[in-house]
Amino acid sequence: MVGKYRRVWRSYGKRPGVAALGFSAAVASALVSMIAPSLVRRAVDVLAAGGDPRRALPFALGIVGVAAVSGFLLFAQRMLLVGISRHLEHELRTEAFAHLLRLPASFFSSQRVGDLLTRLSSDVQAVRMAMGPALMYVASTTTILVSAVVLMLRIDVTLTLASLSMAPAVALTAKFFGSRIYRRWNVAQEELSRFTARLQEHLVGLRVLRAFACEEQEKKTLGELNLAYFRASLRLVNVQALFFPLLQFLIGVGFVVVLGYGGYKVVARSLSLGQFVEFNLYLARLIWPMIAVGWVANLWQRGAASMARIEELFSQTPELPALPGPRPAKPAPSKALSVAFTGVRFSYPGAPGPALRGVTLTVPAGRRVAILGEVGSGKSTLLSLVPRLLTPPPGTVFVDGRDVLQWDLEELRGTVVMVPQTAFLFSATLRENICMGKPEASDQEVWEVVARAGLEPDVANLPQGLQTVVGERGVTLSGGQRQRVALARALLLQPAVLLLDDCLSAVDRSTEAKILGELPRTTLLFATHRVSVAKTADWVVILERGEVAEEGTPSQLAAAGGRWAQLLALEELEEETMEARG
Ligand SMILES: Nc1ncnc2c1ncn2[C@@H]1O[C@H](COP(=O)(O)OP(=O)(O)OP(=O)(O)O)[C@@H](O)[C@H]1O
Repeated sequence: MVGKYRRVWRSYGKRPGVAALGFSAAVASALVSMIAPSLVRRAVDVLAAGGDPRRALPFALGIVGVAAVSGFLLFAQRMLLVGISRHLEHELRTEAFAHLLRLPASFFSSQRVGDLLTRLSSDVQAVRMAMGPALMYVASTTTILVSAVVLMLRIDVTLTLASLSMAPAVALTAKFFGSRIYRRWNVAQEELSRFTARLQEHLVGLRVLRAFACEEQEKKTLGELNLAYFRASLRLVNVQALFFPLLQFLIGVGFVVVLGYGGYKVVARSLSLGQFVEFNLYLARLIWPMIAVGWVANLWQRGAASMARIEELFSQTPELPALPGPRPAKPAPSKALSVAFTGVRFSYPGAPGPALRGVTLTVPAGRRVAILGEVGSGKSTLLSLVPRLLTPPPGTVFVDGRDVLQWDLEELRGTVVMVPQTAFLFSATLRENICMGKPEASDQEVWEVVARAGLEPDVANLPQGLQTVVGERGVTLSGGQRQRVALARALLLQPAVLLLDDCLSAVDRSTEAKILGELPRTTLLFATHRVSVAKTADWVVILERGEVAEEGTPSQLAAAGGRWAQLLALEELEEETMEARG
């Protein structure tokens, strides 16, 4: 069980002094508090002997003093140990988040965001409770347990043995319920993850749900998931609800034994009244440790279940920074670099067939290549392999003559920039969104890319210009505006290779052609569905079901009379029809 927590022990290892002080305070607080019952015994014996009640005053003051010292130590124990557990929580979350950032795109396509959120929030919290408060109680309750039993044995051995007769039953109950709590907590967490994941999707896709009047259906689905979580939580509560009263009952039986047997001893005068009271006070001090055994076992089991869920994230293999071998020389900024694909085959995990079936393509530095193809022909897949958003097979994708797997990932992604099909903006100002990859960019640089992306008139119309906050996912902008912000963001990095994945589809044809035509001279690969836009390229590639069907300059392809010529004729016809309609 301890092994499961190996990763988080490091937070204690980093602060040995604080941890030692915290645990010492926990032990000292417990020990000091054990002085009080003997003071009570003396006071009772004084009073029972019928002497002057004022003789009991020093003992009363002593009890207050003991409470004050023990209280201060308790405060120190909490400050120090709960403090470490907060560090642990912070460090575990930071480490898990950093690991997530290094995981490949394929991991995220098989994961639900809500599930990841639960792992990073309530699971991390459960681990903190196990490694903070639970450990703290182990230290203080073990001290109370041992010292109380020793002190009780000093008063009366047989009475102690009689009072502890219930201890094995308490331990067995804790063990029995502990494993059940572990399993049920796990199930409840899974259900919570499922509900959170669906709720997150629901909130993100609310507009779509409303547009298709799916609210009722979605309410039902969410209701069912909520109910499943509720039921799993109830099953957890059932075991917990049974656990604590059962413990109380067993402890209560122990008290009955002590009252009967101890009372008999007082009457028989083999035990003084003061000793009997003292013994009972020690026994009362044992109640909390006995309950805490269960509570700690509970926290520990829950924490272990949560830690296992977090470890699942860590067991995912991150993207390799680079394959071993010589590093490519750092390219000069904004220099255009060549790209080459040699017989690239690529299959998505679990997909029935390959998305790319042996694509070979050479793009000399500075060439502008248009990639056309039907929906699902593999355009996005091909582009995603270059900056390693998807990992290509070794020796198939090259930038500047070097296998992309041999590039340092950060350097590769600073050199090859891809603008995805769907523009994702963050809830920040327009400027912050544009400067994401280069926060230190000057105003002049920002305005230059804004102009290149054709955004100037749009920015002028926004209430606070570049300082306008665009809302979550850029909801306050139009689709075309979002796309051009994403393009400006990429241009700011002055990449040596720019990949545009049909990223201007929401902009009209002539504006798209104009923006592409005025892009700085760099190596450019752009996927598009528009023939008129593809015509502006130096080279055109037509993909069909993951293979290159045709390639050449637009005029070569037009002369060849193949697929390109057909597409060209179709688009011209479409334009003529539109014009005729006025
Ligand atoms: N994450 C994924 N998991 C499994 N299969 C995928 C995934 N992404 C794409 N595919 C499949 O790979 C093939 C190529 O998809 P890709 O997105 O590259 O096509 P595309 O030409 O860019 O299409 P579009 O014009 O619609 O953008 C398709 O059959 C698609 O269903």
